[in-house]
Amino acid sequence: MKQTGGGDDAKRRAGESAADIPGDGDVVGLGTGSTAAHAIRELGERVDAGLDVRGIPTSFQSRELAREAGIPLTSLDEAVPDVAIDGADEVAADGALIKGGGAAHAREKLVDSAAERFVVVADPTKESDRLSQPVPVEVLPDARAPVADAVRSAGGDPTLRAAERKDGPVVTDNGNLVLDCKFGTIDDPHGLARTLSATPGVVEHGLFVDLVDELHVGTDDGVDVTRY
Ligand SMILES: O=C[C@H](O)[C@H](O)[C@H](O)COP(=O)(O)O
Repeated sequence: MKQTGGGDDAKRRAGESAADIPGDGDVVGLGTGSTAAHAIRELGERVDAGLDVRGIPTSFQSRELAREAGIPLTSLDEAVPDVAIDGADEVAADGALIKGGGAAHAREKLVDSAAERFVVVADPTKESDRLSQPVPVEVLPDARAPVADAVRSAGGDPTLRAAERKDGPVVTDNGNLVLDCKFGTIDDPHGLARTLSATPGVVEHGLFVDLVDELHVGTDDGVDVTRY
């Protein structure tokens, strides 16, 4: 069941709690979105205070934020992340996630899955017994129609994500399009993840299964930590 208690304070508490994790010498995957942004800003404060970390951004947004915060950057070509800190759009009881509300899930999955420890930061509104939000699917521009057909065959209802401040679709940091795919309550996230991953033209989908090590949920007066 969906929880109440969202809001920026809860996100901030979660982000700051996760920013406690990296130690000197660590490489940190820097997630995307409003909750991960709190962790990035807090890490920046710690870098100012002498913490020696390098960040691997997961999007244009997190790269810009990390630069502003003064976090030295590196890449997956140079280093393996010790920890990745990232947000989520929905978190199921078993730790399965839906991500991609900001269309950053392809690079997020790359960095988050490469990390030794993947930490999710969220507010209580993201928690759910089972996943039921639309699944963002990043597709090559030429693959929009065939992927939409494949999604329908898998029982989904795809919608091309429209940009808010321009006419036309959202174009991802990788130059692709996003289909938001409604499946209702997802009974078998593993099976759906396999089906989407096997569809030609799908660059990446926002189902993150069996990836999360730790969940930090900011509450009204603290942070609840769950380990998987
Ligand atoms: O593409 C964006 C990401 O997956 C975000 O991590 C996700 O949408 C959560 O963002 P927020 O913390 O702003 O709710």
